[in-house]
Amino acid sequence: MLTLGVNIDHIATIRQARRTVEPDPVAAAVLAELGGADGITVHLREDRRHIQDRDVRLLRQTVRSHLNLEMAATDEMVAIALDIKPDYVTLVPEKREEVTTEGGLDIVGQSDRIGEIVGKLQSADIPVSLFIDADHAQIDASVKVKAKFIELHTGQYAEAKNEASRKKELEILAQGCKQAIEAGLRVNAGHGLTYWNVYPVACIPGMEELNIGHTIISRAALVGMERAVREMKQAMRIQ
Ligand SMILES: CC(=O)[C@@H](O)[C@H](O)COP(=O)(O)O
Ligand SMILES: NCC(=O)COP(=O)(O)O
Repeated sequence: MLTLGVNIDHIATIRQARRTVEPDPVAAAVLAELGGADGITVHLREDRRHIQDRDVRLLRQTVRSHLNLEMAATDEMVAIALDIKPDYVTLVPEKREEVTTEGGLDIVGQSDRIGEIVGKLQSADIPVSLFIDADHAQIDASVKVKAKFIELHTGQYAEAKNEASRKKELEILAQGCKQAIEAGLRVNAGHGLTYWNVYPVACIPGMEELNIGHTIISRAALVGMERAVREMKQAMRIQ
Protein backbone atom coordinates (compact mmCIF):
# COMPACT_ATOMS: atom_id res chain seq x y z
CA MET A 1 0.00 0.00 0.00
CA LEU A 2 1.45 3.37 -1.01
CA THR A 3 2.55 5.54 1.92
CA LEU A 4 3.47 9.19 2.50
CA GLY A 5 6.75 10.33 4.07
CA VAL A 6 6.51 13.99 5.11
CA ASN A 7 9.77 15.92 4.81
CA ILE A 8 9.77 18.62 7.52
CA ASP A 9 13.01 20.36 6.51
CA HIS A 10 11.30 23.64 5.77
CA ILE A 11 9.71 23.96 9.16
CA ALA A 12 13.34 24.25 10.27
CA THR A 13 14.01 26.74 7.46
CA ILE A 14 11.47 29.12 9.07
CA ARG A 15 13.10 28.66 12.49
CA GLN A 16 16.62 29.18 11.11
CA ALA A 17 15.53 32.38 9.37
CA ARG A 18 15.73 34.00 12.83
CA ARG A 19 18.10 31.45 14.42
CA THR A 20 15.42 31.00 17.10
CA VAL A 21 13.49 28.06 18.64
CA GLU A 22 10.22 28.12 16.72
CA PRO A 23 8.61 26.52 14.80
CA ASP A 24 9.97 23.29 16.23
CA PRO A 25 10.30 20.41 13.73
CA VAL A 26 9.61 18.00 16.60
CA ALA A 27 6.17 19.54 17.13
CA ALA A 28 5.62 19.59 13.37
CA ALA A 29 6.31 15.86 13.16
CA VAL A 30 3.69 15.13 15.84
CA LEU A 31 1.09 17.14 13.92
CA ALA A 32 2.12 15.56 10.60
CA GLU A 33 1.59 12.10 12.10
CA LEU A 34 -1.79 13.18 13.54
CA GLY A 35 -2.66 14.27 9.99
CA GLY A 36 -1.81 10.80 8.69
CA ALA A 37 1.92 10.91 7.82
CA ASP A 38 3.21 7.35 7.45
CA GLY A 39 6.80 8.52 7.98
CA ILE A 40 8.89 11.58 8.76
CA THR A 41 11.84 12.57 6.57
CA VAL A 42 14.56 15.03 7.50
CA HIS A 43 17.66 16.07 5.56
CA LEU A 44 20.58 16.81 7.87
CA ARG A 45 22.70 18.86 5.51
CA GLU A 46 26.43 19.40 5.96
CA ASP A 47 25.77 23.17 6.16
CA ARG A 48 22.93 22.73 8.71
CA ARG A 49 20.89 25.33 6.80
CA HIS A 50 17.65 23.93 8.26
CA ILE A 51 17.51 20.63 10.20
CA GLN A 52 19.92 20.53 13.15
CA ASP A 53 21.54 17.56 14.88
CA ARG A 54 19.33 18.28 17.91
CA ASP A 55 16.21 17.88 15.76
CA VAL A 56 17.28 14.45 14.54
CA ARG A 57 18.13 13.23 18.04
CA LEU A 58 14.77 14.35 19.45
CA LEU A 59 12.83 13.03 16.43
CA ARG A 60 14.41 9.61 17.01
CA GLN A 61 12.72 9.60 20.43
CA THR A 62 9.39 11.12 19.40
CA VAL A 63 8.50 9.88 15.88
CA ARG A 64 5.89 7.10 16.15
CA SER A 65 5.75 6.17 12.43
CA HIS A 66 9.22 5.86 10.90
CA LEU A 67 12.17 8.23 10.62
CA ASN A 68 14.02 8.58 7.33
CA LEU A 69 17.34 10.44 7.60
CA GLU A 70 18.49 11.97 4.33
CA MET A 71 22.21 12.63 4.29
CA ALA A 72 25.27 12.98 2.13
CA ALA A 73 27.64 10.02 1.74
CA THR A 74 30.25 11.36 4.17
CA ASP A 75 32.07 9.91 7.19
CA GLU A 76 30.51 12.60 9.40
CA MET A 77 26.97 11.65 8.41
CA VAL A 78 27.62 7.90 8.63
CA ALA A 79 28.85 8.36 12.22
CA ILE A 80 25.71 10.37 13.08
CA ALA A 81 23.43 7.75 11.49
CA LEU A 82 25.16 4.91 13.36
CA ASP A 83 24.73 6.85 16.61
CA ILE A 84 21.09 7.94 16.19
CA LYS A 85 19.85 4.87 14.27
CA PRO A 86 17.01 6.22 12.09
CA ASP A 87 14.61 3.65 10.67
CA TYR A 88 16.30 4.13 7.34
CA VAL A 89 18.85 6.36 5.64
CA THR A 90 18.53 7.93 2.22
CA LEU A 91 21.87 8.89 0.63
CA VAL A 92 21.45 12.07 -1.38
CA PRO A 93 23.84 14.29 -3.37
CA GLU A 94 24.70 17.62 -1.77
CA LYS A 95 26.36 20.87 -2.91
CA ARG A 96 26.65 23.77 -0.44
CA GLU A 97 25.78 26.25 -3.20
CA GLU A 98 22.58 24.48 -4.27
CA VAL A 99 19.15 25.91 -3.38
CA THR A 100 17.80 22.36 -3.20
CA THR A 101 18.77 18.93 -4.45
CA GLU A 102 19.55 19.18 -8.14
CA GLY A 103 19.62 15.56 -9.26
CA GLY A 104 20.21 11.96 -8.30
CA LEU A 105 23.28 10.55 -6.56
CA ASP A 106 25.90 9.10 -8.91
CA ILE A 107 26.28 5.47 -7.84
CA VAL A 108 28.02 4.30 -11.03
CA GLY A 109 30.95 6.68 -10.57
CA GLN A 110 31.55 5.94 -6.87
CA SER A 111 30.22 2.42 -6.34
CA ASP A 112 33.08 1.32 -4.04
CA ARG A 113 32.48 4.26 -1.70
CA ILE A 114 28.70 3.91 -1.73
CA GLY A 115 28.99 0.13 -1.29
CA GLU A 116 31.19 0.64 1.76
CA ILE A 117 28.67 3.03 3.34
CA VAL A 118 25.71 0.78 2.48
CA GLY A 119 27.54 -2.15 4.07
CA LYS A 120 28.35 -0.23 7.25
CA LEU A 121 24.81 1.07 7.74
CA GLN A 122 22.99 -2.14 6.80
CA SER A 123 25.31 -4.15 9.07
CA ALA A 124 23.97 -1.91 11.86
CA ASP A 125 20.40 -2.80 10.79
CA ILE A 126 19.82 0.58 9.13
CA PRO A 127 18.35 -0.04 5.65
CA VAL A 128 19.71 2.28 2.96
CA SER A 129 17.83 4.00 0.15
CA LEU A 130 19.74 5.64 -2.72
CA PHE A 131 18.29 8.85 -4.16
CA ILE A 132 18.92 8.38 -7.90
CA ASP A 133 17.64 9.39 -11.30
CA ALA A 134 15.52 6.73 -13.04
CA ASP A 135 18.54 5.73 -15.08
CA HIS A 136 19.17 2.11 -16.12
CA ALA A 137 22.85 2.12 -15.14
CA GLN A 138 22.24 3.87 -11.81
CA ILE A 139 19.55 1.35 -10.92
CA ASP A 140 21.86 -1.52 -11.86
CA ALA A 141 24.64 -0.01 -9.74
CA SER A 142 22.23 0.37 -6.80
CA VAL A 143 21.60 -3.37 -6.94
CA LYS A 144 25.32 -4.08 -7.10
CA VAL A 145 26.03 -2.06 -3.94
CA LYS A 146 23.28 -4.03 -2.19
CA ALA A 147 21.02 -1.13 -1.21
CA LYS A 148 17.57 -2.21 -0.01
CA PHE A 149 15.74 0.75 -1.59
CA ILE A 150 16.08 3.40 -4.21
CA GLU A 151 14.25 6.70 -4.20
CA LEU A 152 13.55 7.87 -7.73
CA HIS A 153 14.22 11.58 -8.22
CA THR A 154 11.00 13.08 -9.55
CA GLY A 155 12.43 16.57 -10.16
CA GLN A 156 12.48 16.36 -13.97
CA TYR A 157 8.87 15.15 -13.97
CA ALA A 158 7.89 17.95 -11.57
CA GLU A 159 9.66 20.62 -13.62
CA ALA A 160 8.39 19.43 -17.02
CA LYS A 161 7.19 22.42 -19.02
CA ASN A 162 4.36 20.78 -20.96
CA GLU A 163 2.10 17.71 -21.02
CA ALA A 164 4.25 15.84 -23.55
CA SER A 165 7.40 16.25 -21.43
CA ARG A 166 5.49 15.33 -18.27
CA LYS A 167 4.26 12.14 -19.93
CA LYS A 168 7.78 11.29 -21.10
CA GLU A 169 9.28 11.81 -17.63
CA LEU A 170 6.48 9.81 -16.03
CA GLU A 171 7.19 6.90 -18.39
CA ILE A 172 10.88 7.06 -17.50
CA LEU A 173 9.94 6.86 -13.80
CA ALA A 174 7.57 3.94 -14.42
CA GLN A 175 10.19 2.01 -16.44
CA GLY A 176 12.80 2.71 -13.74
CA CYS A 177 10.46 1.47 -11.05
CA LYS A 178 9.74 -1.70 -13.02
CA GLN A 179 13.45 -2.39 -13.64
CA ALA A 180 14.26 -1.82 -9.96
CA ILE A 181 11.51 -4.08 -8.65
CA GLU A 182 12.46 -6.85 -11.10
CA ALA A 183 16.01 -6.57 -9.71
CA GLY A 184 14.78 -6.94 -6.12
CA LEU A 185 14.92 -3.32 -5.00
CA ARG A 186 12.13 -1.56 -3.08
CA VAL A 187 11.16 1.78 -4.65
CA ASN A 188 10.29 5.18 -3.19
CA ALA A 189 10.13 8.51 -5.02
CA GLY A 190 10.30 12.22 -4.29
CA HIS A 191 11.38 15.79 -5.00
CA GLY A 192 9.21 18.58 -6.33
CA LEU A 193 5.96 16.65 -6.00
CA THR A 194 2.89 18.80 -5.34
CA TYR A 195 -0.86 18.45 -4.73
CA TRP A 196 -1.35 18.94 -8.47
CA ASN A 197 1.26 16.57 -9.95
CA VAL A 198 1.47 13.77 -7.36
CA TYR A 199 -1.33 11.44 -8.46
CA PRO A 200 0.24 10.04 -11.69
CA VAL A 201 3.38 9.17 -9.69
CA ALA A 202 1.24 7.63 -6.95
CA CYS A 203 -0.25 5.36 -9.64
CA ILE A 204 3.09 3.86 -10.70
CA PRO A 205 2.82 0.13 -9.91
CA GLY A 206 5.12 -1.02 -7.12
CA MET A 207 5.84 2.44 -5.70
CA GLU A 208 6.13 2.13 -1.90
CA GLU A 209 6.53 5.59 -0.39
CA LEU A 210 6.46 9.15 -1.70
CA ASN A 211 8.63 11.60 0.23
CA ILE A 212 7.08 15.05 -0.05
CA GLY A 213 8.08 18.20 1.79
CA HIS A 214 8.11 21.67 0.35
CA THR A 215 4.54 21.70 -0.99
CA ILE A 216 3.10 20.28 2.24
CA ILE A 217 4.96 22.78 4.43
CA SER A 218 3.89 25.59 2.09
CA ARG A 219 0.22 24.59 2.54
CA ALA A 220 0.70 23.97 6.27
CA ALA A 221 1.82 27.59 6.66
CA LEU A 222 -1.66 28.61 5.50
CA VAL A 223 -4.04 25.89 6.71
CA GLY A 224 -2.09 23.97 9.38
CA MET A 225 -0.01 20.81 9.26
CA GLU A 226 -2.71 18.22 9.98
CA ARG A 227 -4.95 19.48 7.19
CA ALA A 228 -2.03 19.86 4.75
CA VAL A 229 -0.96 16.24 5.32
CA ARG A 230 -4.54 14.93 5.15
CA GLU A 231 -5.07 16.78 1.85
CA MET A 232 -1.86 15.34 0.39
CA LYS A 233 -3.03 11.82 1.21
CA GLN A 234 -6.33 12.67 -0.49
CA ALA A 235 -4.41 13.96 -3.53
CA MET A 236 -2.54 10.62 -3.60
CA ARG A 237 -5.90 8.82 -3.22
CA ILE A 238 -4.63 6.90 -0.19
CA GLN A 239 -7.02 8.40 2.29
C1 LIG B 1 16.59 14.76 -1.78
C2 LIG B 1 15.47 15.70 -1.91
O1 LIG B 1 14.93 15.92 -2.96
C3 LIG B 1 14.94 16.37 -0.71
O2 LIG B 1 14.48 15.42 0.13
C4 LIG B 1 15.99 17.21 -0.03
O3 LIG B 1 15.72 17.29 1.33
C5 LIG B 1 15.98 18.57 -0.68
O4 LIG B 1 16.78 19.41 0.08
P1 LIG B 1 16.08 20.63 0.84
O5 LIG B 1 15.04 20.03 1.75
O6 LIG B 1 17.24 21.28 1.55
O7 LIG B 1 15.45 21.47 -0.24
N1 LIG C 1 13.34 13.15 -1.12
C1 LIG C 1 12.30 14.11 -1.44
C2 LIG C 1 11.84 14.79 -0.19
O1 LIG C 1 12.08 14.32 0.91
C3 LIG C 1 11.06 16.03 -0.29
O2 LIG C 1 11.38 16.78 -1.44
P1 LIG C 1 10.47 18.09 -1.69
O3 LIG C 1 9.04 17.62 -1.71
O4 LIG C 1 10.72 19.04 -0.54
O5 LIG C 1 10.93 18.62 -3.02
